[in-house]
Amino acid sequence: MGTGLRHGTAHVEISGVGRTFASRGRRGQGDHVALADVSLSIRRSEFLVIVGPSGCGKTTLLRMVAGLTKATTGTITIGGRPIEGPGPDRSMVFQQAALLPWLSVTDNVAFGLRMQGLSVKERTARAAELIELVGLQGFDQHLPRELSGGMQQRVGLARALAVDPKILLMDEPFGALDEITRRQLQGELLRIWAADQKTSLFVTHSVEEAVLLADRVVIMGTNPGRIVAEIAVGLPRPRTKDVTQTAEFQELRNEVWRWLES
Ligand SMILES: Nc1ncnc2c1ncn2[C@@H]1O[C@H](COP(=O)(O)OP(=O)(O)OP(=O)(O)O)[C@@H](O)[C@H]1O
Repeated sequence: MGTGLRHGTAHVEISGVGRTFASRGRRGQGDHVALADVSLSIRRSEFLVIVGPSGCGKTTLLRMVAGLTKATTGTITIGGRPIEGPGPDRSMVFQQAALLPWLSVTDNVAFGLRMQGLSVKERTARAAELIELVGLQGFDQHLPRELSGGMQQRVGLARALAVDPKILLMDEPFGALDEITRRQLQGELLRIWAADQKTSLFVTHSVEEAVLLADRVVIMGTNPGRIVAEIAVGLPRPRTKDVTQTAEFQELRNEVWRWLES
């Protein structure tokens, strides 16, 4: 890319991670174990999707990889280095895009680039590249409130990708969108991911979405939050939404459901 940002990807190693939350003085209840002994290796360029019931600790795990929450036990390393907090090697996309309302699309996308020492010209050029990548050309000077929810999520994705992170963390990024927009954005994400294959950790409640996007689906359970199964998704890449019509896709989807309902 023109700006010279090229950070590549990295693997993530989660070893024996647990997270306990203090029970805020509720009488008769001990500390709450949100996650217990979670171990997971995410390969370089792997697209890993976590599914599981509400409260099984998906967001907590993602926030720990982001460096926003500390593990109570265990370790997480990125490219072999322990996490010490948030860093430019990781970008996160949230369910709500959380854009800065007073900034244009361009300035929202370019926001994280200030820290990287790029000139205004380079930042604007990089933002324009990303705006095009997510299909928002022509909207660069719009404010977030002038965009639909789907468009705002596109901006959130562009902002996350702009800094060229090694790891992309996505916490139900399409969870608040209507079904049609959601399907559209799933297709877009497949296309965008294929371009430089960032190591990705994606959380969703949707089994279809999980199988469509993943190289591997990790299924979590509750009480305590833990991994109950892993399913390799060998569907061919580059992948499009058409794959959902295949018998192989249906079989994988049924397998994930069997684990979720067992
Ligand atoms: N800051 C916190 N303080 C206390 N408890 C917390 C905190 N964050 C999470 N928890 C608890 O940890 C458990 C896991 O929460 P988490 O949000 O990670 O689950 P989740 O699988 O992402 O849920 P959902 O699918 O509903 O978003 C829940 O029981 C939650 O109440």
